[in-house]
Amino acid sequence: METLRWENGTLYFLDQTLLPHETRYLSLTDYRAVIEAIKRLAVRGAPAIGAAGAYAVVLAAVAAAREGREGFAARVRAAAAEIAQARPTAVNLRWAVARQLRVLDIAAGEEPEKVVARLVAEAARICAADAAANRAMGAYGAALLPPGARVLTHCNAGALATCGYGTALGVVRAAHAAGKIKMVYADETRPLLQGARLTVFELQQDGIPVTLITDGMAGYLMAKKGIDAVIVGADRIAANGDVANKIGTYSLAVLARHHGVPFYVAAPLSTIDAAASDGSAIPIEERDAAEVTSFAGVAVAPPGTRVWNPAFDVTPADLVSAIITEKGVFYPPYNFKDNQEVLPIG
Ligand SMILES: CSC[C@H]1O[C@H](OP(=O)(O)O)[C@H](O)[C@@H]1O
Repeated sequence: METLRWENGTLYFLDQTLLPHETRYLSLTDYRAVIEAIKRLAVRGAPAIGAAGAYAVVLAAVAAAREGREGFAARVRAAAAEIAQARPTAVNLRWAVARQLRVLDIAAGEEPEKVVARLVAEAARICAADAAANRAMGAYGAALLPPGARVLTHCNAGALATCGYGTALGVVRAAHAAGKIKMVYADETRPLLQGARLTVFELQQDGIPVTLITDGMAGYLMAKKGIDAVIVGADRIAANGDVANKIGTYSLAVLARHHGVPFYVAAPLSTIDAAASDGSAIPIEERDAAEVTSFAGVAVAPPGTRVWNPAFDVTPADLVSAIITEKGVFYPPYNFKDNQEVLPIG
């Protein structure tokens, strides 16, 4: 199942707000519609958001080209600035937009149609590299798991969150292919239920054993049944290894440390923000109260309930057993500032 596809000037992607009960592809030709789709999590997951952002810049360039050569680059830059702000935490969005702006710089002075073609090629490279990175990450991560592994994951860091195969679920897929997975426990992941709706859906589609739990069950699961590893994705990793990921990740890391369970983060280098010295520099998106006062869209809390709804939290690097990337596994103490592989973002 493809998360997103570019075809004849149109960006198609699965509307993830409708999964698992409805499979519907959106077809977008306006970059502003892509921004809205990112904001409402129709497309979501750090690498997938980056890829969508890269194609949104293409759509902006197509529109800018229609207005002629004069002021073309300025119009694309203005749109790119809007696109980069669609969601603040996943650094992949800013990173992908920065990659497209670099193409714009390189192509300065070329006919707009040629620039558009270059931007399409760069967006395709971003997607292909992401899918390849996930398979490399999967192999590195699978090697860390014991035979008969019972794994706990949070939110959805699967194919739906990327350009294919997944990050945390990429490790699960590779380990399953090696016959190493006994069970995957998936946190439902309130408030938007990416675990219940998307991770369970993906793993069932692939015939990988999965058990759904509520977020509050994670500690008792470790105490009662035993877990061999917690594996999660990431939205932004600071230079010191602090990890921003879906809200509830930090709690899992504390529980894992208490129970002596390895806590692994699987993420491509495009999720590392070397300019953020530590987690305090990572912007945490706060979302609408209605997401918390309702369950699957049905109001549960009294009207007017006061809410705090951070969509992410930050796990300190000292609780992260290893960071699995396409370039290998990193162990503490983390220092990505000096890692030449880490891609700088504009
Ligand atoms: C492979 S990155 C997935 C990452 O993104 C999710 O957030 P959201 O669903 O709000 O886009 C979550 O933090 C996942 O770990």
